[in-house]
Amino acid sequence: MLLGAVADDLTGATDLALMIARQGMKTVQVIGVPEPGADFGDAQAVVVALKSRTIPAAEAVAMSLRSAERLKAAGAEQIFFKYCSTFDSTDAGNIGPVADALLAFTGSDLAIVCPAFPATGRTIYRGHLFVGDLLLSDSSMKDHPLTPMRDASLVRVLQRQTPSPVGLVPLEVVEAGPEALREAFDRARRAGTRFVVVDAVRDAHLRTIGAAAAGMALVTGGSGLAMGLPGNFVKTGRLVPRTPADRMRAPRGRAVVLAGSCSAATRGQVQTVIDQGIPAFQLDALAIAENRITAQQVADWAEGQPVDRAPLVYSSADPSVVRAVQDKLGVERSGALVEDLLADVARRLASRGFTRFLVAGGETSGAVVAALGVQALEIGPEIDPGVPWTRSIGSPDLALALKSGNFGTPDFFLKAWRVLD
Ligand SMILES: Nc1ncnc2c1ncn2[C@@H]1O[C@H](COP(=O)(O)OP(=O)(O)OP(=O)(O)O)[C@@H](O)[C@H]1O
Ligand SMILES: O=C(O)[C@@H](O)C(=O)CO
Repeated sequence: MLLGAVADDLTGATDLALMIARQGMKTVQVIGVPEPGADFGDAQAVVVALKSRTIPAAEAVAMSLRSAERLKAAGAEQIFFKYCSTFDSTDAGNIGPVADALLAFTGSDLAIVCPAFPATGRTIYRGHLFVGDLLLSDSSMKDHPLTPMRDASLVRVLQRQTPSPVGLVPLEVVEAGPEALREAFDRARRAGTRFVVVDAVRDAHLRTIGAAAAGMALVTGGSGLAMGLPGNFVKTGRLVPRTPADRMRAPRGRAVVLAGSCSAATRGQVQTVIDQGIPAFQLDALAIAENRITAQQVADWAEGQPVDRAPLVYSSADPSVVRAVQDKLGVERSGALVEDLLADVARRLASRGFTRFLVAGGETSGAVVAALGVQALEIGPEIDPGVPWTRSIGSPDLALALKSGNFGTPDFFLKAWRVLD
């Protein structure tokens, strides 16, 4: 293994694994902290998918450290800490505390912080994160149910989460190339800076940053930052890139879409399915809390739909609806109610011959995959930037597309099936 990554949610891990696989590395994604002495076969890159984005910081630190230890023990030369391209976190963490712990674990004196992912509209300029044309704080991320992002300055956001000094490397240094970047990193180290937010607005910038990160024991960022890392192993003759897959064989069986994301892109994708007249079942957290809807009823409904189209089960709702529910039930409880129900539906459908699952939302995917008992994933073809098909390794044998809430074109839930054989 050359590269070992720890991702703070499941869809984020899949996004990163796809990016690395597309650069030609044999990549495996494992769900949850690997066992001590875990055998990762002939994987050149391993991405550990945690569900640590919104849990108490101390727990996120503990599981991230254990994962990094196991990756390092299995030979990983560089550790990648993957968080969201919209820097999803709160002032309590968990990006700062986990990054601090990994910095100490890897014995590093500086780490890059770069969530930019231009293919999905995430760019960083003067340390400010943009989502498309909007500052992060003006984007739909300001209304996220668990991690509302109301400040676009990544230096400020991160500095509130860590006692380690956070600095900035502006775009002109990145444009000057890897050597200039390495010099800027050295200056930052000498000034006592421990984290540098690095500007990037195009893929070329991410490749430059990746090249400058050669040999750094820890890098942190979104999946975009991984674009330039495999090339470092190619340059030193340690990696012969493979050709990434463009189709995937999937197990025979029925298909379903489960959407627990309330992100703007997912809401648009839900609307497209409804507009096409495809069967769709809407969940509501209050109805679940009051036992007016159960997993059994939802699974029966899905099973009763025509077999030739994937039905949709969704809880995706507008921010005002989500806020009203959260005011009544609390943020955590309403989230957990929906996640648990969708997970229970997935488990029931898997036992009734459903083998192809498209799941929207990181937390939702974490809950669903845990319920299905999936432990590791092989990375298949890209459906849209950041979202591949995956096939579970071992039992149960399932095809899974785990979509980050804000990724994918409006017709994602319709077109995703076309690359499966
Ligand atoms: N109707 C609803 N009312 C209240 N909470 C909801 C509702 N629908 C979904 N949720 C909760 O909102 C959260 C959405 O988080 P999730 O990570 O699944 O999606 P996302 O944040 O859009 O995706 P990603 O993390 O990939 O960007 C989950 O905890 C989910 O249970
Ligand atoms: O980086 C992203 O935007 C995604 O991979 C993600 O982490 C969403 O949960």
